[in-house]
Amino acid sequence: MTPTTFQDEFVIEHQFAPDGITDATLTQSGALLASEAARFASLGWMRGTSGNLSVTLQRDPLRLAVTGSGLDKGELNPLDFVIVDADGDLAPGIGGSDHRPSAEAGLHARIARVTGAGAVVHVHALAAVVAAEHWPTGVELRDLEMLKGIGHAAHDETVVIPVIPNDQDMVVLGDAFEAAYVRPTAENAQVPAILVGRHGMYAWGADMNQARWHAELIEWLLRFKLETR
Ligand SMILES: CSC[C@@H](O)[C@@H](O)C(=O)COP(=O)(O)O
Ligand SMILES: [Zn+2]
Repeated sequence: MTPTTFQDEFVIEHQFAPDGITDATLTQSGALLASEAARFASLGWMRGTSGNLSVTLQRDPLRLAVTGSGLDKGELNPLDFVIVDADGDLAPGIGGSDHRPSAEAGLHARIARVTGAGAVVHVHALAAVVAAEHWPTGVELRDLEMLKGIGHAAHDETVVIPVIPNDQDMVVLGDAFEAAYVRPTAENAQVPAILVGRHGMYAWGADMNQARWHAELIEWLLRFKLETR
């Protein structure tokens, strides 16, 4: 069949979808990553090539669609992603684009594995980096209506956004994330984000919409904290 539209062409490109992941899923994931990255870039949170995004395609074995490395995140097209495994390495035998995976794919995979997230967003929002600089042991927030948007109480609860030091080794960063992450219980909701000092923020959610909401709300909360200190 001769592709008649860009969408047709894109579907035909993905003839190597692995077992359990359909071409339609890959098509939707690529389009979602590109449109969300453009949205974050327009907020100034993915300047230049900074930031990266992933969606969980499959849990067992873990497979994520993650943005390609070193690309202008405001200009991604729906083919600018690759599929990675639980370590963030290219999943063998899977077609798609020939990009390298995001340099931070290993941390995406670790977050998806530990939290069960369906999507992870990583942005270089300035407020996240400045807040981590001021409060390197964690940013305490309380008595703010916006906390309800990340699953916590608007009153009488202290919510701490963890901060971990930056590292270029994703295993080191992943271990630091896992040590700082407080698993949710029936009484206590999780905190769906972590700040990486002098680097940026990772936020996650059940799907891309929720991951984005978490990133946006937490950025607002961090800005409030900075402007009222
Ligand atoms: C300004 S580049 C910063 C990168 O080193 C990294 O932190 C980043 O967010 C983007 O890396 P990428 O490999 O393109 O996903
Ligand atoms: Zn980064």
